[in-house]
Amino acid sequence: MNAKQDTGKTGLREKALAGLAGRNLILVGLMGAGKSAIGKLVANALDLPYVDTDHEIEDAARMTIADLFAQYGEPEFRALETRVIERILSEGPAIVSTGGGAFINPANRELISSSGLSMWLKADLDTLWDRVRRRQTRPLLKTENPKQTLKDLMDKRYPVYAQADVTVLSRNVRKETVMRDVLKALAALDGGNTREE
Ligand SMILES: Nc1ncnc2c1ncn2[C@@H]1O[C@H](COP(=O)(O)OP(=O)(O)OP(=O)(O)O)[C@@H](O)[C@H]1O
Ligand SMILES: O=C(O)C1=C[C@@H](O)[C@@H](O)[C@H](O)C1
Ligand SMILES: [Mg+2]
Repeated sequence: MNAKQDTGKTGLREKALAGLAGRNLILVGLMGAGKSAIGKLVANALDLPYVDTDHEIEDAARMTIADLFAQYGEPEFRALETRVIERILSEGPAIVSTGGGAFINPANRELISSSGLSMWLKADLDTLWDRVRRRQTRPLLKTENPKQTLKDLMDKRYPVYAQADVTVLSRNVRKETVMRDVLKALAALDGGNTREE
């Protein structure tokens, strides 16, 4: 059963769209939180475009994020990230998954809060680690002890992610379940009725 069939019968999709009220939905959170994976499912369920800032940055720079960090450094990457976020949000409404560091920059938070609803996908350390440990694509985790680095990033960033408009737990359950939790959180913004008929 695909996501659209799964939500269509219950009216959850309509309620979620009403809660979103034509705004961009911007997913924030740490590497491995599921911003890309869940973002795609939410976009599919709501029939909205899906955009990934990391992907757009790689398109604009014509190189991978790992190469961008290696050749130009993180400050150049962050400058490009802000430009890309500004453009994407102006072209919405869309479901936008951001890179893990995007919401940490106050200028990006300002852009995000002025043009959409921010949602923190929050996960615990073991869940995140389990999801990112096998891939080598994240330059910030190329350290001697990447799990400790992830923990340090959590300690620094969680108080900032907590400023997002809405928080949804990216639990260790099926992605479709987390997607539905996102839809329910959106639906709750529209009068608080998340009961599924
Ligand atoms: N609820 C889930 N259950 C199982 N696997 C998941 C879940 N959410 C995400 N994943 C998997 O975890 C991995 C990391 O997820 P994803 O790439 O979506 O994270 P991200 O938040 O976009 O990270 P980054 O900031 O690095 O882009 C992917 O392989 C994805 O399929
Ligand atoms: O957490 C971060 O700062 C990052 C996360 C990734 O999504 C990429 O945006 C990049 O690797 C930096
Ligand atoms: Mg991602």
